[in-house]
Amino acid sequence: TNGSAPAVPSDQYDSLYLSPVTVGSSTLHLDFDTGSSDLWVFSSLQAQSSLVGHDYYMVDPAKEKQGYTWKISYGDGSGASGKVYADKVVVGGVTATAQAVEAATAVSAQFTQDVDTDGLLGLAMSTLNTVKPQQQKTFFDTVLKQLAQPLFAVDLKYHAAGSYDFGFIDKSKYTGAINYVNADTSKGWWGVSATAYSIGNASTSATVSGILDTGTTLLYVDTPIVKAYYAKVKGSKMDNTQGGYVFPCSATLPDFSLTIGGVKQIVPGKHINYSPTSAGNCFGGIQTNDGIGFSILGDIFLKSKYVIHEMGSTPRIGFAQQ
Ligand SMILES: CSC[C@H](NC(=O)[C@H](Cc1ccccc1)OC(=O)N1CCC(N)CC1)C(=O)N[C@@H](CC1CCCCC1)[C@@H](O)Cn1ccccc1=O
Repeated sequence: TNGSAPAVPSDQYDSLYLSPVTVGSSTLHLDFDTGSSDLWVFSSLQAQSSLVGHDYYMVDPAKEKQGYTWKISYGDGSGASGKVYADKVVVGGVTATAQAVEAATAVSAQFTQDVDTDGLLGLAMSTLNTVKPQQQKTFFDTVLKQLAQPLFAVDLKYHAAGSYDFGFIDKSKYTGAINYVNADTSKGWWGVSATAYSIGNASTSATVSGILDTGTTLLYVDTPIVKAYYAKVKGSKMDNTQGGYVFPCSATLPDFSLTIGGVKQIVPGKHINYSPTSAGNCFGGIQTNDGIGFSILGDIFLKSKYVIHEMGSTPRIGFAQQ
């Protein structure tokens, strides 16, 4: 089988993308996250006050995996925890009959106040799953054998609805050739490395290793690269109150590219203006990975590409131009 689910921006800045998923008998809007491996949802186990504005999973005690718990915390400090159920999960017509559904008993404030997100669907390797006493499979791992091809493709768009395709490559969603590289899955993520970057039409050799991450809004790379980029943006500065590089909203932003598998993967300058700030300037889509230890190729990087994540005998990542 195969199937496709829409990926709808949660706000006008593409802060995150939400996809409809049927969990048990409810349809929830989940953030598909290739940077983590838990499928967790807002649930009837939470206090009613934290459910306001959310769709949530009505737990069925008969489906509980007795004694199983989960607890996750993310790079931005948000987190959630709860109990585990085995239930039907359907994404774009692809059905997992007994998927581990992690029902929240508690979620951090960021999730309660962000009333669009009803949970996350992790698409990294199942080795990062947080369920105890026994790690559980991601949705992708659960359905892998029934998929026509062992892959999912990510088609996030700039200020528009895109999609996640499972089990097939949709030729209508890209132009030109697909450029494949081996994925480094040794740390549980979809790892890639670049051999150069370019700012405008000036190329510089450098090793940039990082992970593809649909759950991260921006593009985080090494500080020297970030400095070199904003040196080309008149009026840009590091603004600690805003938490990153900002610039005049009227600035012209150069294109940025990373060379992966010998092919320049270009991020149009327009995509690097993430959003206006409360201080009247604009917040950059490229920011420093200080403190993270690797680069994170988030939505700012992904939204100009069609990216195939193939879990064959050798995991591979395919890049094509949208
Ligand atoms: C550089 S890890 C920071 C990253 N979280 C972000 O990117 C959030 C996403 C967001 C946007 C809008 C509302 C709420 C949350 O957005 C910002 O942080 N933004 C956007 C808004 C800007 N003003 C400031 C910068 C992050 O933890 N991702 C994880 C998944 C997230 C968790 C929060 C909810 C959405 C999904 C995850 O894949 C990151 N991961 C990746 C590898 C290992 C561990 C790990 O945990």
